[in-house]
Amino acid sequence: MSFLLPLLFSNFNMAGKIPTPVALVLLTAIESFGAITFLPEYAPAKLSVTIFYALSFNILLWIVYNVWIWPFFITPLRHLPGPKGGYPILGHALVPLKRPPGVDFLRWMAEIPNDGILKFHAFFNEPTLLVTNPTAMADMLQARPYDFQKSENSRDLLRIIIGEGLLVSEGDMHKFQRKNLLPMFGFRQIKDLYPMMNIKAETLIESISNKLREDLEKAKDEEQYAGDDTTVIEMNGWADRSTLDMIGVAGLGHQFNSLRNSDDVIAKKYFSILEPNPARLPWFITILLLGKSAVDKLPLGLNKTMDDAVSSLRGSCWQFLQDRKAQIAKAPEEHFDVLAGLIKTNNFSDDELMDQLLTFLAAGHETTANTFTWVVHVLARDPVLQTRLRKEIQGAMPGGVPNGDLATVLESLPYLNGVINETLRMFPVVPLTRRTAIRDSRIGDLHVPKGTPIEISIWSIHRSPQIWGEGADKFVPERWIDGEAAEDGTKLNGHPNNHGGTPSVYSMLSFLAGPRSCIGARFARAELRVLTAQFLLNFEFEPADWEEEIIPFGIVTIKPQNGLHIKVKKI
Ligand code: HEM
Repeated sequence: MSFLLPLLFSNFNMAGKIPTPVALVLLTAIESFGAITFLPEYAPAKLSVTIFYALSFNILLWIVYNVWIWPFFITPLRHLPGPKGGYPILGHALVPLKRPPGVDFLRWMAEIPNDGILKFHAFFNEPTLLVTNPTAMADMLQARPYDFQKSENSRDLLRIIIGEGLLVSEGDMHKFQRKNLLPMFGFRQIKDLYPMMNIKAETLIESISNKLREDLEKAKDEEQYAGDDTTVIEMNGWADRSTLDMIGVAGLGHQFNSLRNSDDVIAKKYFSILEPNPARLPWFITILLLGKSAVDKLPLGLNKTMDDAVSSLRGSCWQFLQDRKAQIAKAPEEHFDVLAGLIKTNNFSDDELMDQLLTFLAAGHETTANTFTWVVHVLARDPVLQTRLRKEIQGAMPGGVPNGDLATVLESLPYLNGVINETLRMFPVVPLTRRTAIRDSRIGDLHVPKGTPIEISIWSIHRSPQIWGEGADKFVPERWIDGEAAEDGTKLNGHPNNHGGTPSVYSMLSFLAGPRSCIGARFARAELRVLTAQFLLNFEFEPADWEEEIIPFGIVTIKPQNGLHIKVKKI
């Protein structure tokens, strides 16, 4: 029988055409028939026992072939350089989960000579690619973006809440959605949103100032006043509420008013689904591993609980959508938010509009909130930089009033843009994303077989000395400023640049690149400028505990593991 094995095993590999169960049954049938016909004296008396032995043997062979033979000796990717070692069955599968994210990838990139692609073994030793240089990245993200898609299981997970929105859709559906959405995120549209963002940033300042005043009064009442007019706040929570309010108004035309502690129904239902909960995490992970349809078949009470929660959220969104449509029909010229723009195209059904609405909510607030939190973290620990940036902003906004149009003023400030870009580089809140080749394709000259998983470690690319030079691990806002440096290295009179001193835009991937890049990048940058400017104009701040180690943590987006506690003082 052994001559049959290569024939069938060529289809057993992960990019095979015949489904594995079909191939296994076929092989078992042929072997059982062969044993009974040609070797009756050796075959067990009962046919069922023969089939059982043959099937067990084939399954074992299938495992050995897929886990040890194919990944190491047969895959066309076997000659690529990669790390040695790894666990027997897990390979290096746990590396992407390490914190800070991408430390091992960064080490491999530095230590293993490569031409832009490394290979490592993931779960069951599955050969997985790691893209390590901007040229290979451009090829994959810009030249052939639709050959490399998010995996079906990760899309299943996202689909639970955001349906077939822009983040999940692929191929022609993605092209259609993106084409319709892009005009709403244009240069002009974002410029017009600055004043609204500024109002929300002022609400943030007012809310923190109120808390500061209350804390000081309470301390005085309790005779615990330290005399320094400071209080400690947890920054990430405040940042989260601010960006939720901003995306609410600008994205959905909806006042969440979370900074003013309103109990908004949509926000409440949305957050209750994502609430960290010991029972839900394994559920989400199982979907990631097996896919939603497989998990739906398991007898789990959580399947129904989650379905009900999502239906309830979508019910509230549907009602909200009907109200918005009625308002827009009455006075179309009065509504400028992204959702209104989409409604006015008449190209989307109610379900599709709800998918996009929930996509903005999911993709558009925690990412910016976490980035702003990292900005505050960096500035809290560098008082000199904090003072320099504050002076720059005070110069451009004396008494809090901009010297001209707010967008133009903030976009031209070298240190403001330098600090934000450098934070996006050193703390990319989406540190890792994955793709799978959905057809035979290539990256550069490398043939990439269908089914190959690919890791894009944004964190490692951003900290690679091969790409960013020797000071890659240092926070240097000046790399984002063109112009002569003074003796102390500062570039106070320079101009912002968007390349950070590297020759390729694919070196900076905080928002990814190409047709699948973040559609909200310009929107997020505007929010970050406004929030940072207002925060610096109104508060001096430092870490609540200088000794505390701040660890980046999170599954999809990263933020400080235990929150960011800072001591603030009103200016
Ligand atoms: C600092 C803030 C932000 C960061 C770092 C960020 C980062 C990213 C990244 C890395 C991706 C690609 C994900 C992948 O394909 O694996 C992405 C996609 C996306 N982002 Fe953002 N994002 C931010 C803010 C926003 C905002 C404010 C919005 C909405 C207004 C938004 C909406 C989206 C959408 C809809 C996509 C999917 C785009 C597509 O596939 O065509 N993001 N973002």
